[in-house]
Amino acid sequence: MTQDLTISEVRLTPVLVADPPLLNTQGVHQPYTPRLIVEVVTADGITGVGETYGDTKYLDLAAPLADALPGCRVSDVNGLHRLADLVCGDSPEATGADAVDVGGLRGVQTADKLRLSVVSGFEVACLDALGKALGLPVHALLGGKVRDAVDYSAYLFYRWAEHPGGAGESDDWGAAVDPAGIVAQARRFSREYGFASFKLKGGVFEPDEEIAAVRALAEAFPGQPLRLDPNGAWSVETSLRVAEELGDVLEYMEDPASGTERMVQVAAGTEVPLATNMCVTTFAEIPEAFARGAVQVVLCDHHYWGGLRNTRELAAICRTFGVGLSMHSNTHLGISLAAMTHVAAVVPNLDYACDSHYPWQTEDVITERLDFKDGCLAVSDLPGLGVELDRRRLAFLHRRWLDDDGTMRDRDDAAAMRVAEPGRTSPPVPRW
Ligand SMILES: O=C([O-])C(=O)C[C@H](O)[C@@H](O)C(=O)[O-]
Ligand SMILES: [Mg+2]
Repeated sequence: MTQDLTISEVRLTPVLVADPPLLNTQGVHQPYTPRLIVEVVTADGITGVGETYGDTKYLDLAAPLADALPGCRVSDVNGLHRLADLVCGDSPEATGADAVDVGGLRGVQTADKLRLSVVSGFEVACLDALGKALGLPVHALLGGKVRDAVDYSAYLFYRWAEHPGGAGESDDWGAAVDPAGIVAQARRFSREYGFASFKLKGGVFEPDEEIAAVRALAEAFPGQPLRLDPNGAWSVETSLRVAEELGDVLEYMEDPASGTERMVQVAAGTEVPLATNMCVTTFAEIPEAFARGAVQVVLCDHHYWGGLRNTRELAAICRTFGVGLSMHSNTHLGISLAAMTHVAAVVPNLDYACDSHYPWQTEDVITERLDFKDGCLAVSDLPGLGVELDRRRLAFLHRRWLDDDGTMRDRDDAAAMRVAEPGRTSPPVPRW
């Protein structure tokens, strides 16, 4: 039976999702964080879902793309990219090549990067619809899985017990602001999810405190892979000192210093592999970074790289140049986790357990939350992504977005920190 794969409708639903008070070098997560849910509907009535960032600057680019897409086919993903180049233009907030985004966690932000992040949500929705139409899982559309389960790592955060003034939703994780707190958090991740490798989000406290936390993890989990990621908060000298102190226990050090130039200098002085989701987040940034040996591991992220197919292409480039591949994560819901798992399943050289914030997100827009077993997610063989939208939950989280006065609609960890510490300014780079 031939299918009509023409897109007849595109729906964009911004939502606000509960986020715990996780600390990073910029500040603290807001009580709620914005995400955008993308639905594409084919002429045959098949709906595909995707998810991406939901801040205003992303919504500004998503709206014209949603308007232009009806009439295209869900199978024409190359056409989707061409269309985005044509209609998205630059968000008023898209900044020049020297700017760092407001979160300060993503490296240099350009209009190109914003557009690719928007396209990623649409691409995933198209592939979900195409898979459903053909009765094939998304991994089959990407060439077929090379593994049945994808390994994830525990994403440890320094955190407070609750948001300032008790805002937002509460949870029972408690505070983690010292080595004992981080080890307790890691033990719970290991017990409840079976994660066997651990990444600590650093850049929060003085480097010596974070060194002590990683040492405590190494003692609690001997021989298990550990990572530390201060999001570029350290100088070259500090980075080299941390590498010297923790070289025997770190699997890799993630973005110790900010920018390719500093990463080159750090890499020249240590044997500890350097990973990044900050200085290499587009194809244009690869040649210099690889030629100069700035990074030994790239953290792919289909939102950053413009979708699942681009992520696969990134993997091929990394393989060619002998650079390792891991996976980055930002606050996300189950749709993105399903997409991450499909692409991770088809990339032969995914050498490390993937990051995921998912355990920190207790709210979702899918009917059945994805379940980590022994630190892994099983790769779904159901048609499309293998997840189903929960319309009631979607409406609830959208209502929260509608009701918000604008404070939460754009993620700003520094602003959230100022609620706790009025007058606090953004830290200098490098901070230590
Ligand atoms: O460098 C990273 O892995 C990230 O930026 C991931 C997240 O954005 C994390 O830092 C956060 O949400 O605080
Ligand atoms: Mg990182």
